[in-house]
Amino acid sequence: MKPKVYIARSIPKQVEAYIAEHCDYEKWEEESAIPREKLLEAVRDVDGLLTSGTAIDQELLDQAPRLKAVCNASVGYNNFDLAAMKEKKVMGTNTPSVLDDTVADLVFGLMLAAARRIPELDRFVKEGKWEKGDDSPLFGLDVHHTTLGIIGMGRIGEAIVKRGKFGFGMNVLYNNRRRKPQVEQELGITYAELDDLLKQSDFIVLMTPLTPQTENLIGRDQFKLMKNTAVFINASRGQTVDEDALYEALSEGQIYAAGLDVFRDEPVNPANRLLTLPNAVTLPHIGSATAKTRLDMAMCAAKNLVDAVSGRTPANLVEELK
Ligand SMILES: NC(=O)C1=CN([C@@H]2O[C@H](COP(=O)(O)OP(=O)(O)OC[C@H]3O[C@@H](n4cnc5c(N)ncnc54)[C@H](OP(=O)(O)O)[C@@H]3O)[C@@H](O)[C@H]2O)C=CC1
Ligand SMILES: O=CC(=O)O
Repeated sequence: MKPKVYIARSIPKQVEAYIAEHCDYEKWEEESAIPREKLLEAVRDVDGLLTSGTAIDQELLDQAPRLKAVCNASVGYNNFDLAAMKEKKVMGTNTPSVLDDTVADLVFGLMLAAARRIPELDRFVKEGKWEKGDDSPLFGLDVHHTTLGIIGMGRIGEAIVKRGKFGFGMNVLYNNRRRKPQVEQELGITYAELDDLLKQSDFIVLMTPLTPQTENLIGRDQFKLMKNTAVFINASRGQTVDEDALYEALSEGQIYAAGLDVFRDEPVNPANRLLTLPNAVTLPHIGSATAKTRLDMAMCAAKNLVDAVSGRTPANLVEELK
């Protein structure tokens, strides 16, 4: 008998076909996200679950006595209650590496858009405001040959460094809990304590996972340390930043601009004050959102799922559950 799995998010046809070869399955057929009560019902008699972002907590695990594995189609796994999964011996997997370049491209898109005011000036042109004469009110900031500070120098961080150093001639500082001497040497980057990185960088990119240690990592005290010409980019998770403090920093000119791919509440509340600011470039969590990369991520998650429910160790078991 084949193992039984549930696919709780939309995936490309060829990925579904791969799962069908190896498993019996049911899936959430609708475009909207699966409601919690439907998910709790769906996991009652399955061996594996393919998802992303859904809370995998005690309540869900208690409903799923057969569950062996939850496979995220994302690299972040802050939706996992790791302690509860460990206790119930449920494997958890993610999709590292396949999205690094795509996310790094988007981070550079945000840096350029915020520094050169691209969305604001796009609106300016379309609203018919472009007139002959002094164009100094349209000036922005250079990206090239400035200092880039990356907080969270992991796989995606390294892909950002390559663009910054070799494409834009940037000096790169980084902060991690553990130093990476080999990466420092290979890529020519410099370790900095967090406060020093915040003081010295022209562009600050937050790229850590969301963990109890990184929740609200950047708040009022940290924005105060930044240059008033600094551009702040968050492509990690919204909960790593105090959004009220960010609003104050942007509206009071403590920093120059921000590029945000992520928010504390997603989809972002249309009443969020950050959306009113011309110097905040805002995106709907699209770091990895190209057709090719999303296919690669879904296939990676599917392979993890099939391996896990077939008695093999999946390639991308998350560190804390090994
Ligand atoms: N916007 C989007 O669409 C996307 C967002 N992401 C987010 O990016 C995150 C990073 O992905 P990825 O690069 O693959 O992950 P990695 O695990 O490769 O890198 C994360 C890095 O963060 C460092 N880190 C962890 N905790 C801290 C801390 N408290 N302070 C400083 N550094 C810390 C880790 O090093 P050390 O442990 O030594 O500190 C590690 O080097 C994901 O977890 C996800 O949240 C990912 C993909 C797309
Ligand atoms: O946010 C996206 C991810 O892959 O993590």
